[in-house]
Amino acid sequence: MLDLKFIREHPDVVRSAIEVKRVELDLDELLRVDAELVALRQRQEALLADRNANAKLVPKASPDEKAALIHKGKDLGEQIKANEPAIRAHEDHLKVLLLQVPQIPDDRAPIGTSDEENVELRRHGELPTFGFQPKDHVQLLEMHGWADFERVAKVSGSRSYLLKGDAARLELAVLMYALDFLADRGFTPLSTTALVRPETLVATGHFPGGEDQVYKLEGEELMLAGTAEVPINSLYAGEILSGDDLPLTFAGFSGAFRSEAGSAGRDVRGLMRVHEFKKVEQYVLCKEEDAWGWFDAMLENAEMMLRALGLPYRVLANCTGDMGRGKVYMNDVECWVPSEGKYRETHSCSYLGDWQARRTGLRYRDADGKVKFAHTLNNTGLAVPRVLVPLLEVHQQADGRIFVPEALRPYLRGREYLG
Ligand SMILES: Nc1ncnc2c1ncn2[C@@H]1O[C@H](COS(=O)(=O)NC(=O)[C@@H](N)CO)[C@@H](O)[C@H]1O
Repeated sequence: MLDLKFIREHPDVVRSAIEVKRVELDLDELLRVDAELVALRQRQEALLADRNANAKLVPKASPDEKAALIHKGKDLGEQIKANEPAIRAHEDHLKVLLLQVPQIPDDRAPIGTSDEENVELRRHGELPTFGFQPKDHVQLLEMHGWADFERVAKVSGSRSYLLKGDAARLELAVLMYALDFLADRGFTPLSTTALVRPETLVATGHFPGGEDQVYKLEGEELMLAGTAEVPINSLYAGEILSGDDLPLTFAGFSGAFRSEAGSAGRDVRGLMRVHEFKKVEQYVLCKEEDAWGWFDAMLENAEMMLRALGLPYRVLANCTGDMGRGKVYMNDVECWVPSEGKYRETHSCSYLGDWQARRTGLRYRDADGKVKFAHTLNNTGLAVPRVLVPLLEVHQQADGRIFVPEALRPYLRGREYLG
């Protein structure tokens, strides 16, 4: 959500954001509803003032004047009452429209319509060369008996997965590594829910617009979040925090559920794109002046973890058409997947300004007592099973064993190889 005052004073800036982010919104309709609501409220205030002034005259009035004043007071009261439905309807309509207004993208964001126009910023890590025919991650899992896609499909349908033995341990090792790595950098570890109320999805900006991505429980006011960003972002909803309590930084572990509506046919094999996965999420709630520093810190956290895991990666600046409605700026991190011969997304680092905080009611009182909206940011820590795809493929040996990066060995009883 943007400040209505900003929208009124900078309609062209907002119009441009609507255009470059390809958002369906008629800003003129919003401005019209807003202007009508201002006029309705002004008329209502005038009527209320008249009624109050009129009421003050009654006690001092002569008997015959009194009757006329009381009649006038009743008439004013009826006019006031008659205006209320229109005022409420305009307020509701304006709220719906305001929730659709996109955040203004940073000047550094490339202008573009789809992920093809994301701009590579940097790469890191030599691409692996194999003295043997490398296998893809599904072949590696199956040769070790580490997965059972057929059986789990009987249980859970398509885009499901199950890991066995060392692969199950590897998944948990990656999550624990991410949680410890971030905790060592001051992020508070959280093990949190995925079951959330709908308003938490409006608060992050997933709704309106992303309803088809989210599983809803039949007959319940609960849904399954696709990322721990959702529950974490609403933990302090509606509160006014002390500036001294900021920044709040969380490493949030949770299950993550996604319908993947619209992804038919993409990544249907293996671990890349599943309905239920697990992720350690980086989330920061801070003051405006600290926000860009946290964006850089969270991106660096992801890069340092990938370097420790020995995964070649690249960082992209997401274009305006790919970053989503609420973002000021966004960088994806993609890891090299040998079997595909290309980099695939494993992280998304986003800065949302106060756009989420306005929707969520996240405010703080700063040093001079002024109440301000917080700024929020998030980035993937490590998400499994997707990051296991590059991890297994890049570290596979000729005999199919998987080399275990130093960073993960403490979580795998010191093992140097799996399989
Ligand atoms: N369907 C899926 N299956 C497996 N992994 C997924 C799926 N969807 C997303 N992920 C993983 O989760 C990461 C973050 O997802 S995201 O939508 O891009 N971004 C977020 O959720 C943000 N909260 C930052 O984590 C992705 O980069 C990817 O590694």
